[in-house]
Amino acid sequence: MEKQPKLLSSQLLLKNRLFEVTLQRATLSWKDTPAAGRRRASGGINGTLKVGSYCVPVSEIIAVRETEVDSRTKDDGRWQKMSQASAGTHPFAFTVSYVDRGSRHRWRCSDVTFHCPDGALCHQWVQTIKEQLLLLTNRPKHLLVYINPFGGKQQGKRIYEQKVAPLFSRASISTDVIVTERANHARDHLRTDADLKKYDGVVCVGGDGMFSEVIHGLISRTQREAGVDENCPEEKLVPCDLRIGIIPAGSTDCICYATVGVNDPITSALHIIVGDSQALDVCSVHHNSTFLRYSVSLLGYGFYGDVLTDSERKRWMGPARYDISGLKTFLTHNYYEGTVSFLPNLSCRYGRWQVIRSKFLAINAASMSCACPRSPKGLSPAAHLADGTADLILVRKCSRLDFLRHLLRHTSKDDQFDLAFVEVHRVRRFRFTPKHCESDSELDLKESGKKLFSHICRDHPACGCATVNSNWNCDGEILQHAAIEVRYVTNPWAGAQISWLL
Ligand SMILES: Nc1ncnc2c1ncn2[C@@H]1O[C@H](COP(=O)(O)OP(=O)(O)OP(=O)(O)O)[C@@H](O)[C@H]1O
Ligand SMILES: CCCCCCCCCCCCC/C=C/[C@@H](O)[C@H](CO)NC(=O)CCCCC
Ligand SMILES: [Ca+2]
Repeated sequence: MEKQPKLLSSQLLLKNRLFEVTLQRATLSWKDTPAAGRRRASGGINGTLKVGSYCVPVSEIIAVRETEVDSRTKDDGRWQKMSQASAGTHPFAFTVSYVDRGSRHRWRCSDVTFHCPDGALCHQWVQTIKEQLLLLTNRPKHLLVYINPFGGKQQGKRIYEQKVAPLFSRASISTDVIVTERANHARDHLRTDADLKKYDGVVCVGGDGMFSEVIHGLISRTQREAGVDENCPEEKLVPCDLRIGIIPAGSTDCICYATVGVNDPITSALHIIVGDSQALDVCSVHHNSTFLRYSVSLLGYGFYGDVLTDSERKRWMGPARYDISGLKTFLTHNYYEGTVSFLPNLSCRYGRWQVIRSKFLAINAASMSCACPRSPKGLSPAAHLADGTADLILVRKCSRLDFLRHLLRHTSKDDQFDLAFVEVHRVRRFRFTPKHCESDSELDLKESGKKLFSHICRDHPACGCATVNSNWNCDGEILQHAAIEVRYVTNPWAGAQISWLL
């Protein structure tokens, strides 16, 4: 194998100890030199290499800068006293900020400062690392940031200003920040006003609802500019070329958690800075020929629809509203009759629709796992992020105790589907018609065909029967119609992202 030349290799001081520092094969590494004399305890970053030896891929370097040196220097956040000898022999220094991968998907930004014997060498190190960073073309330079000051525990602004903005600034990312003043502010701004050509991506600081606003703004704008009719369920969506990042500051943060593995603002900021990406499935929800919404996480009727409807009245409680409404909904134990039809994700090209008519406690379509702090493995642990399908989970009418067993399994290792009243189908499309609509539709179809059915449903937004219907929970927003048709679209975004999403 051809040996790659070292870009740079020098003996530099780190915390008063001499290290062999090397930049080679897109990796910065440093290890104790024999001259260092003593052996270090085992330790390392980004996976320990060996005793006293460390490495960071250039792709995980956040920034590099020349550092002022006096006889004291700040390293690892603490003031270190440099020996007079070190300050004298190595009076120049540079600091590298890099991603420190912690446990359970949590990332932190760490600094390491190397001291050089002369200014030219120090400058050469900084320049060479900067040149390497410039080769990374997937990193954003200009971002449009929307902050929801009222999401979750109402900490969005503080989280952004204290935890995220300093990291963006260290990574030389410029930002235009908009603190939203009303619901749908971000959506409307993206849909019509924002000058999107200026940005490499859009970041939302908030929960799943803010992410939903951003995707609606971007998808709608892209379709309008491309002349695609969103009301037509058969239309192919045109990909959006802007990436979306989420800084979690909501109540559930399921889209962030299910893609990044943790709901931590610093981790997400670092994923955004290094330009990580993850494709996501988007589905479009229609009622007859009217577009309702897009969804990327959960479409839930019955239990999750009722939890959401009740919890919206308790927004003032913050994230705790879901626990109170969850308990109330569980005790109410409503079930709903209707027909679910779905197109299974079979390998054959022309799948056959399957139809299930039953009484359901919950109908959940999970486009992704929907993992969140409440349920670390999620509603459907094996659901894929970008495969053009969702897991359709049907929970039939059962006793309260059985339903509780099912719910509790979301929080443990036990299989929530291994119960007689629960079934899961991987689907590419599905429809739901509540019983009330169904009888209308059967009548209508017999009498005057499809057109009349559309007319009746449109005149009765909740399909005419508030008492026997639940609502659809669509990524945390309530849908106005119970009878819906859902289509999964494989990755309408060209360059989809992790934390940068879609
Ligand atoms: N300035 C604002 N005032 C009122 N509502 C807002 C404002 N900005 C955004 N919203 C709306 O607030 C709702 C909730 O926001 P968000 O998703 O950020 O938090 P959450 O509901 O607490 O979290 P999650 O969606 O993770 O459960 C969204 O529907 C969004 O449209
Ligand atoms: C009696 C004990 C029962 C314990 C059961 C725990 C089960 C938790 C499963 C959590 C599933 C979350 C699905 C995510 C949905 C999001 O798109 C949506 C918007 O943020 N959140 C909710 O609707 C909020 C939904 C909150 C539900 C509790
Ligand atoms: Ca999927």
